[in-house]
Amino acid sequence: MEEAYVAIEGGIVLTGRSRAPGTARGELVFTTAYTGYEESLTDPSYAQQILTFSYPLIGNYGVRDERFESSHVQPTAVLARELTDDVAEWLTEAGVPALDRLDTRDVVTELREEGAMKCGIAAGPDASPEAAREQLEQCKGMSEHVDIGADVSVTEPVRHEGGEYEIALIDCGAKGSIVSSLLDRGASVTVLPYDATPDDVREVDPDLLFLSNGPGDPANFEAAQELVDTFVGDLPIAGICLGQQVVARALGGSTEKMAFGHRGVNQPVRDLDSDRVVMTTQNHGYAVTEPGELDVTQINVNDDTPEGLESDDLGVLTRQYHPEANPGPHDSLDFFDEVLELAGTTRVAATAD
Ligand SMILES: NC(=O)CC[C@H](N)C(=O)O
Repeated sequence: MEEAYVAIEGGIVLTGRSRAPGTARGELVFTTAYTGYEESLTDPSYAQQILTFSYPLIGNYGVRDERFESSHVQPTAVLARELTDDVAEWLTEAGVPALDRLDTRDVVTELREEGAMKCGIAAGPDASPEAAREQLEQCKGMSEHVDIGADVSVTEPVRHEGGEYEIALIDCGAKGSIVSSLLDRGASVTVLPYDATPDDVREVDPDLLFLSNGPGDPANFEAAQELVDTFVGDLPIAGICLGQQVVARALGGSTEKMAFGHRGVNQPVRDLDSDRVVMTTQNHGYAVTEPGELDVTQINVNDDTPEGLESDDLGVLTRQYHPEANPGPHDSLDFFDEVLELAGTTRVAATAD
């Protein structure tokens, strides 16, 4: 058995079995999801992070690219109790180091107690504890990745022809199923780079501006914040996860890093108006602390953090969780119907002029 090593901030070095060789570093995070490993491993929100699966067996229904959320594996490395050969081969081909035979419950307990931690990995024939420690020493904090958007965004506009409503989606690391959820409901979507300018948006002439999910600290997405600042009141605005954080910051709100974040597919969210609770899929390490000009309309049942922000006057609608699911329950897909309704208000206003 080829050994592999995980060096974690604070001095711990764990030993496991190498399932895909290489060295890597990143912020150590986890997911408690028991399915959806293909979707999680291709979600750009995990860029610069090492993903630990707390469910013990990962890969038991193979690897199919129709379930991918982007073109490639996004975390820098993968930890599990047991990875199937299918997943190990996929990660080896992708050049993403992976190891298993770890007590991932211990890892997750440690993360919950200590908060998000930096981590270094060494796996495969040349692996050593020193190599893992060296990676750890070079690991930056999440907020120090100031241009992380450039690693995950399109560089040119990409148009998806669909129905009559036109949506400009700012790609801060968008999951593919956000685009398909909008197309399915009769929108055309133009995906724009994370650093798009107001003129780039005007060229699309959209009915709605949509800020996507994405990796890292929302404070590092200044261009996207400026778009919200420029168009608020003139265009309806929607956002998911990092998108909610960026919108809140642009409208006088604030965000901060959480201890270990919300990480799983069974996060309960209460809608304050209907008092209905839905189960949601989440993976974020920052949260909105002050909503600025927006109203908090949904909260996390576990810790009361804002899960939904809205303003009828400004035409703004955002969610901290992932309504597009993938992986995760489909309880909140109706968010996209509301987004399309909001896009429709632009047409009504234009006809009235
Ligand atoms: N899924 C996401 O969009 C994550 C948002 C942000 N990077 C966070 O960790 O809070």
